[in-house]
Amino acid sequence: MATIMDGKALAAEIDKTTTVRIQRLADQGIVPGLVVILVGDDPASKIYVRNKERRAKKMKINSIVRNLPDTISEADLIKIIQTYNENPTIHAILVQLPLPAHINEFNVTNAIAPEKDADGFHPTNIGKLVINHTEKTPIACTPQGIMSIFNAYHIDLDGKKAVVVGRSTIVGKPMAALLVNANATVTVAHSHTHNLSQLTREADILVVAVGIAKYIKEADVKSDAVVIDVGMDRDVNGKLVGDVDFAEVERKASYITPVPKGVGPMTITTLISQTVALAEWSSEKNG
Ligand SMILES: NC(=O)C1=CN([C@@H]2O[C@H](COP(=O)(O)OP(=O)(O)OC[C@H]3O[C@@H](n4cnc5c(N)ncnc54)[C@H](OP(=O)(O)O)[C@@H]3O)[C@@H](O)[C@H]2O)C=CC1
Ligand SMILES: Nc1nc(=O)c2c([nH]1)NC[C@@H]1CN(c3ccc(C(=O)N[C@@H](CCC(=O)O)C(=O)O)cc3)C=[N+]21
Ligand SMILES: [Mg+2]
Repeated sequence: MATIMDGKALAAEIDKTTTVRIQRLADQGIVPGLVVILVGDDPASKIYVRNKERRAKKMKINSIVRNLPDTISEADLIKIIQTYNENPTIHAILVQLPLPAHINEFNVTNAIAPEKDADGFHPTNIGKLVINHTEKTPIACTPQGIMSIFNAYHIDLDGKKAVVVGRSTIVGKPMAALLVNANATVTVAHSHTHNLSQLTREADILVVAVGIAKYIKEADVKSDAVVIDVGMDRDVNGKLVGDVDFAEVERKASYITPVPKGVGPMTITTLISQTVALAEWSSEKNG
């Protein structure tokens, strides 16, 4: 049976360090400010917003949620982002994805000041990640949180075969870049991939972010693989489950993340720690 990687416990551990950093900023009269912009009502976004509000309150960062109607125009959304770019009490801006179809994701993420980019989705920050020049650079929270899991469980990535299923801007692509930077040999699969199961069965490290409940079965996984489940899906009974069939794959993997309490809490911990980092970098720059 696989070792279950406890994202919730690890998140609590990292939050302790972040709390010390928040206190150090408070001594300088700085409260890290995060604004979360939610357009429309994506279910996974709602879980995320609810949980991160709870965590932000507990850790005494100033978190504001801006709920906007899904009829808002792209131009109006960008204007709102610009007001936060100019607001010195706001250190981090996060626009929940996906956005409604009439709004262009690129134009929106490009409008966020790179030095206030909580998610690391601005083209400048993604470019730095791909180039592997990431000093003082925000990085996508979910993949970054997954790297912290690998680190905490001493998972060696060097020279390993890693397969990432999914190529979104939020998860798949930045995950692949981080794994390449960590010297893994990386394959990215998506909906056009042929013989997916054959590919995933080769993976020493398997990261799944497709958004289909229990999609990855025991037969799709190599014995003793390390399996990371990013999915936030509902099963037929409406219960929160991942993209991996946990009961099956747990028997074959060496390590596995559960859903809930795996990747999700680590995404939030990384967002909070990155918000604090953006506030720290800004205070260094402003003297
Ligand atoms: N735990 C956490 O912190 C987070 C969880 N999530 C969850 O993770 C999941 C994925 O999210 P996200 O990356 O935003 O999703 P997207 O819908 O943006 O991307 C899904 C990806 O999966 C690929 N895909 C879809 N069907 C298949 C298939 N049958 N075989 C292979 N690949 C397929 C798509 O391919 P193509 O590009 O060709 O369409 C796409 O690249 C969701 O459940 C989401 O809620 C997301 C972010 C954070
Ligand atoms: N710009 C942007 N950045 C994101 O990072 C982003 C996004 N948009 N849109 C939506 C997805 C989804 N996402 C989640 C993060 C944590 C949990 C989470 O807290 N999960 C708990 C759920 C526990 C529960 O409440 O049941 C867990 O897995 O234990 C869920 C979902 C981030 N996303
Ligand atoms: Mg999408």
